[in-house]
Amino acid sequence: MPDRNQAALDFLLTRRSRPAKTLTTPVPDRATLEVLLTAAARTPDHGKLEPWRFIVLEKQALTRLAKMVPARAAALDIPEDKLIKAVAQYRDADLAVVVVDSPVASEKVPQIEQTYSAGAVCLSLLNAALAAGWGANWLSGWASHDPVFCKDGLGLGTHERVAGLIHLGTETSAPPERPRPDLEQKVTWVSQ
Ligand SMILES: Cc1cc2nc3c(=O)[nH]c(=O)nc-3n(C[C@H](O)[C@H](O)[C@H](O)COP(=O)(O)O)c2cc1C
Repeated sequence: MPDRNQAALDFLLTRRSRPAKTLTTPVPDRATLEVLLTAAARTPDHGKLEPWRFIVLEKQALTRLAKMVPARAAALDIPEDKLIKAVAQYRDADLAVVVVDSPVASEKVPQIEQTYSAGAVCLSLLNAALAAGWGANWLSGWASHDPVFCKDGLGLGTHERVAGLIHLGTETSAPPERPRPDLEQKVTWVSQ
C-alpha cells in the first residue's frame, strides 16, 4: 500500500477554484508552468495514447482571441450578455492553458475514454496549480465550443475539441466555500 500523504489528502479535501476574473499578475513563468504541465500530463490514459495536448495562451494571444469573439458572436447570434462575458474572459486573462481533447484512432480504446482522460488532465492541471499556490479556474464558454473559433483562433484540427481552458494567475481574494455534494444522494453501496 502506498504511504499515507496527509498533506495531499488535506489538499484534496479542501481544494477550491479561484474565479478567473479575480486572478491577476504575476502568472507562472515558463519554467514554473512546465512543472504544472508535467504534473497534468501524469494522468490515467487507457492504452497510453496521450489523446490530449496543451496550448499555452500568453497575454498577446488572449488579446487576439478576445478580438475574434464579436464576429463569432454575430455569426452565431449569441446574446449581448454572453458576448460581453466571452470577450472579458479572454481580454482580462493574463495566462490560460487550453487542454485539447485530441482523440487518437484506436481499435481498443473508445473515444469517450480518451475524452475522459482529457477531462482528467484538466483537473490535474487545476489541482497542480492550486497546490503550487496559484489561483486557477477551469472554464469553457460558448466560444470554446465553436469549431470556427477553435480552428481559426486556436489552430485545432477538425477531430479536436477544447476540454477546458485553465486560467492561471495570482489570486486577489479567496472565494467563500460553495455547497458540496451530499454523498448520501451520490453514493450507492453494493454489499452483495
Ligand atoms: C468542463 C467545465 C467547464 C466549466 N466552464 C465554466 C465556465 O465557463 N464558467 C464558469 O463560471 N464556471 C465553469 N466551470 C465551473 C468551474 O470551473 C468550477 O467548477 C467552479 O468554479 C467551482 O470549482 P471548485 O469545485 O474547484 O471550487 C466549468 C467546469 C467544468 C468542469
